[in-house]
Amino acid sequence: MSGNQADLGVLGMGTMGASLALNFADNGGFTVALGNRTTEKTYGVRDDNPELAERLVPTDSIEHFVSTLKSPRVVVLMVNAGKPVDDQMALVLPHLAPGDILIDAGNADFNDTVRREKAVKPTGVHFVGMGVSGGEVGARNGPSIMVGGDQAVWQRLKPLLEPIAAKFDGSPCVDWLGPDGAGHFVKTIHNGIEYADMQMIAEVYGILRDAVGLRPQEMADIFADWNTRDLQSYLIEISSLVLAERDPETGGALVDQIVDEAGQKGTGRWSVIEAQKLGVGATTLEAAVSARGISSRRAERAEAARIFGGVKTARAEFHADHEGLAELEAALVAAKIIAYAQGYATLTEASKEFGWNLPLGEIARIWRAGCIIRSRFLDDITRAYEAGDVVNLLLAPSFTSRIEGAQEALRRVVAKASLAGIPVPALSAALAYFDDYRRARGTTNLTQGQRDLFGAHTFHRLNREGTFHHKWPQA
Ligand SMILES: NC(=O)C1=CN([C@@H]2O[C@H](COP(=O)(O)OP(=O)(O)OC[C@H]3O[C@@H](n4cnc5c(N)ncnc54)[C@H](OP(=O)(O)O)[C@@H]3O)[C@@H](O)[C@H]2O)C=CC1
Ligand SMILES: O=C(CO)[C@H](O)[C@H](O)COP(=O)(O)O
Repeated sequence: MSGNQADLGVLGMGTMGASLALNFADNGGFTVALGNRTTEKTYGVRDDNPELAERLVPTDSIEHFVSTLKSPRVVVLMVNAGKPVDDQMALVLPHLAPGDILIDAGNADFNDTVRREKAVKPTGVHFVGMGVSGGEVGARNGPSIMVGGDQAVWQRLKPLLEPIAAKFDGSPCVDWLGPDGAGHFVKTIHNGIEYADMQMIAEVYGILRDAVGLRPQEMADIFADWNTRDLQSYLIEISSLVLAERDPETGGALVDQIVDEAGQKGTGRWSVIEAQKLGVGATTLEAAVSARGISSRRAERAEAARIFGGVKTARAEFHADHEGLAELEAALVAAKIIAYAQGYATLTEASKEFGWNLPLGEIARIWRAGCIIRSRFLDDITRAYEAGDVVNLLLAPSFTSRIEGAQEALRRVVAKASLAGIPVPALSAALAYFDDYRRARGTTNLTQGQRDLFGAHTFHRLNREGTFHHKWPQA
């Protein structure tokens, strides 16, 4: 191709970048320049997709990449978070001009996004932090896209992004959510919820495996059944698929051959850090991140199991009959509501703290298709926000009745798991949060007394206004 003909360029031809570039070419009908640190990959992406070859422009240097782009240019970065983004920005920015748009479409710590936008502003190039969810298949066929940055730039990006986004009831799952780092912040919380959801599903799997003794295929069937009701979601669906998969090497269930050490690339941790900074108790997200950390200490866990013993199956009172499964299903529904309430509470606080005015109902709508946490349940969240102000999802009328109906099951499941020594950190974090949240008279009056005793930190009284310090007896 001669120069300046590509509608946009994607820099980063890994799993997500290549898929997104193909999506732009296929569903958007755009001509897409392909760039990558390892430049030969760009030709591979074109050669592996002959049906789209006319609209794919492989390039072998940054200069070549930029020279193929129509002006004003649009460059989509899709590389690993952190230094790779800064490195690629440093390479490409000197070749861009005022009015061009540079998008970081990978996962990013929103603090980095805010810093990068500020740093780029004086050049006249528009920097946009944009969260993309849906994994490889979503990026290729239709992801959910969370856009931040300047709202005026969004108007320019809309015609590029709407055709490639997932569609729910015909409307694209992409929107501008707020300025500077808002898009990446929302994606980070999406991932925090994803972690909690996955962990809670894994905990129920642990109960069915270790306390009930079910085989993977039996559990796959249970998850498939749950996927027809309140729990209908992509994560429940893929749990069933993973459990049903056979291992070509051993002929057994593949899941039984997978090492129980979870990886993590940072988004879950960022979500928890931000929730803590904002004073939100996102305890199910925290439990999920911690559980991945503990899972990676496999040798230590084996030693602890040798010393302390494992699951006390004799004390496990779980059953896979109709009643037992209904109880687990209801417990998972209750815990899921609480996890989403925590994620949404974090979004609500961030919106106030950073003055973003996040469209909370709209966020649930654009998560409805394309993304990893897509589920029927998100419709209820959208409706709750459409119905009026929501202080916390647990207080929204449509959710209070659901949690009322399901909390008893969560309580029984957590109690029985605890007695049997089956770890359910996210389920129990959900229950503890619920119980703490619904208790009008808490216990931090004692904490405040302690703080005032040792540090003169003062306290408030129930019976009159003001700030008080007491002369406590010293220990
Ligand atoms: N995989 C997923 O399900 C999802 C991933 N994401 C996010 O998308 C981004 C890309 O992820 P993914 O495609 O999965 O990752 P991959 O590992 O498949 O690809 C990584 C890409 O980053 C490039 N890269 C890595 N380090 C550097 C560096 N130092 N300098 C320049 N380029 C570098 C690689 O280039 P090279 O080929 O030369 O190594 C490659 O193009 C990440 O931010 C990820 O968190 C977001 C949603 C879903
Ligand atoms: O953003 C994603 C999904 O929404 C990515 O798949 C991300 O890598 C998931 O996080 P982790 O690798 O930490 O499990």
